[in-house]
Amino acid sequence: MSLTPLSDARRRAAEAAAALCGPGVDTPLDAAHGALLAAPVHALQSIPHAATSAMDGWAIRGEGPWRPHDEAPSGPGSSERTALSPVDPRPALEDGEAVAVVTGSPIPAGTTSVLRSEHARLDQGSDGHRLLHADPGSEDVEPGRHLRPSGSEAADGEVLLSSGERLTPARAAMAAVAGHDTVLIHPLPRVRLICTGEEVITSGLPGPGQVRDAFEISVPAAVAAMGGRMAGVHRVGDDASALTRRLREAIADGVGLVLTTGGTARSEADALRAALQDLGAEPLVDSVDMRPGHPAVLARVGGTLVLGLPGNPLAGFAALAALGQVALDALRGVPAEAAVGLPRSTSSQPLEGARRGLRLLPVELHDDGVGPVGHDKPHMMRGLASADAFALVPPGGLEAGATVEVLPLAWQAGSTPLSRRST
Ligand SMILES: Nc1nc2c(c(=O)[nH]1)N[C@H]1C(S)=C(S)[C@@H](COP(=O)(O)OP(=O)(O)OC[C@H]3O[C@@H](n4cnc5c(N)ncnc54)[C@H](O)[C@@H]3O)O[C@H]1N2
Ligand code: MOO
Repeated sequence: MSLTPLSDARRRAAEAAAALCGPGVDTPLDAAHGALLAAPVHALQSIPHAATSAMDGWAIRGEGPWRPHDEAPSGPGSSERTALSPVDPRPALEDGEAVAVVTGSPIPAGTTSVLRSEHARLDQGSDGHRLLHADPGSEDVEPGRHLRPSGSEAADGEVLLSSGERLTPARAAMAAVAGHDTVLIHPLPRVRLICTGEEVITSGLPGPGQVRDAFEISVPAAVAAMGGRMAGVHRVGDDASALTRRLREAIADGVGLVLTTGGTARSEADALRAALQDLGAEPLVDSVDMRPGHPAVLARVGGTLVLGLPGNPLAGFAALAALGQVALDALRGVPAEAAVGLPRSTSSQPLEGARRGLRLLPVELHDDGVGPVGHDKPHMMRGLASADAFALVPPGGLEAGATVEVLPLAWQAGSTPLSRRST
């Protein structure tokens, strides 16, 4: 058995995954959410593309009072109720002229400002024609008030979103406003889960010799939080040929990452390594120098990465966080170098190490750093259920106040651990 240091295993995972990440796929905006952009997004024209009004009211030119063109806005300051289209073209204004506008209307050439309807008053001039007046002291007569000049948000051709940025809802809206129907993205990697173990049951109370499945119910949500997209879940029990068949199927389907659970140890009952060998897989990591999770396996077959998660629940999650996340990051377009980087924290209490290898210790975040949560044996889930991260504790452990690398748990992102602690 060759034990790979975790940092090397992460680097191999990142590099292998990065090599499988394509150049980008042109994708409709509504199907691209959450993906990383494979190319910058430019403004296809100036934004706004025409000068527009920011208020309902009157586009005015020069000093008042003003002679209104023949329509009037609705609301205060108006005696008429005329439906105005925000896209009507408007003739240029002469000095002392006004024209009704609504929010977003293109404003006529020559407009000096927009007078809000509630600051405006129309009356009959001495010559019998209507005259528009601004309320005394209204700041709306100052040049430039309530105008949105063409190009004030972006110039034609300006870069609005950079390659590598994640397409959030706000960025998708930005791309749409800039005139795009599609964007070039790295599609979210497709992930398939294959669970082994005849003794594993998926509902109810386990009887003698049985365990309740910890993965089928959780890994799909974890994968979604980690930036992947589930593409099928299978159970193969202890049938080694079924495992090989399902793996072959996933590879033929072009799935980016296959996660298997169980069967990573080296007894005769554990079939994963043999199945990978049958499939002609290129081994990347045979075992990792970490506890728990050391039997984790990583291999590449064609365009698919296979990550074998150990069956012990905490060990499986440790391998998922340690190797699954980095592989998914690189598959979804994060450069390998960035994908392997890990944040650091401070140990708020002494952190006990493992007898051998790096210990992946479930920890919670306190104001003064990370501390253990307990219930952290490889077969347990209770500790991880309240953890914010795994701390990477070297052999020998760490004193309180020491700097420690942490593996964040993607599904914890957005939770508020500090406020949660105080309740
Ligand atoms: N002789 C050795 N035995 C074991 C070794 C070893 O080096 N030599 N390593 C131990 C370590 S460490 C781990 S971790 C596990 C790895 O086990 P496998 O990946 O082969 O998984 P299984 O043997 O199938 O199951 C182990 C354990 O986990 C339970 N399990 C399996 N699947 C699930 C599931 N979906 N949900 C919940 N629990 C599950 C299973 O019932 C077993 O109790 O091997 C050690 N043994
Ligand atoms: O390393 Mo095992 O993964 O202790 O549970």
